[in-house]
Amino acid sequence: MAPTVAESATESFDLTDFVINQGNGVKGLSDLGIKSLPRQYIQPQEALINIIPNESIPVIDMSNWENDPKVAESVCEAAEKFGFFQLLNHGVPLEVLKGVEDATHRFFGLPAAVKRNYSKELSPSNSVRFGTSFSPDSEKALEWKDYLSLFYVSDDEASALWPPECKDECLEYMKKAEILCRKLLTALMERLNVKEIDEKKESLLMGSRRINLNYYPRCPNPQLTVGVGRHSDVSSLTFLLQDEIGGLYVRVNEGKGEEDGWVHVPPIEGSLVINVGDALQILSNGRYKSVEHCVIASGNRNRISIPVFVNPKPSDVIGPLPEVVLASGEKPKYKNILYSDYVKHFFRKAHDGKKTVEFAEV
Ligand SMILES: CC(C)(COP(=O)(O)OP(=O)(O)OC[C@H]1O[C@@H](n2cnc3c(N)ncnc32)[C@H](O)[C@@H]1OP(=O)(O)O)[C@@H](O)C(=O)NCCC(=O)NCCSC(=O)/C=C/c1ccc(O)cc1
Ligand SMILES: O=C(O)CCC(=O)C(=O)O
Ligand SMILES: [Fe+2]
Repeated sequence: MAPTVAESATESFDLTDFVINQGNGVKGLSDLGIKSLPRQYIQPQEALINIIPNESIPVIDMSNWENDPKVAESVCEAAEKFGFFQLLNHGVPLEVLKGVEDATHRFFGLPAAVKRNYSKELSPSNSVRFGTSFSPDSEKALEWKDYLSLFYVSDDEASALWPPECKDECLEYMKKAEILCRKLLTALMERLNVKEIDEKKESLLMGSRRINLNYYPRCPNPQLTVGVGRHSDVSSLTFLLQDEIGGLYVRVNEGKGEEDGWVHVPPIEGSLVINVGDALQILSNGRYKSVEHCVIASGNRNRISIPVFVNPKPSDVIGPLPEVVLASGEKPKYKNILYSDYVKHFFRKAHDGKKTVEFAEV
């Protein structure tokens, strides 16, 4: 019979063993048909959110990118004001998006015993990791999400080590997103008086990539938990593909004197959601802002999302770019910091809103 809260509270059902050690994930719990949320997933009330219904993040059509400078301008404005926007006609082919969505369902549909081989303990490489929640060892309450995280080292490594059920589709999506990324970063940098993305800047802005496949199964008490808690990404830019279910919320008006709250990012077929991450906030000395976001759980549908995180190289030292501080006389708000130290700091703690960036503040 499916376990209930009462049973898990009396430890007759070893949740950690089932979810983590056996590789069933929260998908396994959901598939059992549990009728109530195990207590380990009940989030404190403060994690739940004030939703503002009538606001939204910008939706930008890129069809005229080459001919109309206003398109790039609206991207830069959205990156400054919201840190989040949706793009239409972004150049990543719809078949590529469909391919990686299908591949995500294929991967999570595998038996637990197969997915488990990619867990932290058994994975043949640090760059391939199947897991659940975000940082289960440091979280007071777990998050209702399973994931496969793939760090790109080379085509050869990906071919050899990424799961065969999804590797080609992931590589294809990552590569197409990279073309779009270069366009956006070129425009964002021009606005900061960075005229050329030379080799050094290319490394700082887009020297490494990670693709995550996120799976948020149907949840018995969605309002008591979260899919992903409040956080900002540690990337330069994130390119997120979400399916048609919805549930991603972005923080708006923080410290602006207007109602501080969360707006929904409605799924738009064929679109991509772009957001600024902490690395770009630091490199731009706060001109572009990484913004808090979170995902609620769904009571009736299984949701997937697929972010590509474009980041500095782990071995890069990041800090405000000279064009932004030296040339303009602006004071640096952030120290120089080794990017892999920054990322390790992020991964070692539970999600905590925008606190990661304090690690780099002067
Ligand atoms: C520091 C890294 C991540 C790993 O270095 P490593 O030398 O291979 O070390 P480890 O594999 O031992 O990982 C260090 C710690 O990070 C943790 N970790 C290693 N990948 C992971 C992993 N995908 N997941 C969650 N823990 C991990 C890992 O558990 C470990 O914690 P601990 O064992 O407790 O010391 C290194 O690859 C690196 O510097 N990467 C830079 C590029 C990069 O990955 N940037 C992050 C972009 S991801 C992003 O912006 C947002 C991600 C995100 C993800 C989930 C969310 O819910 C929300 C947001
Ligand atoms: O699932 C989503 O829509 C967003 C996921 C997210 O924020 C992340 O993986 O960093
Ligand atoms: Fe995120």
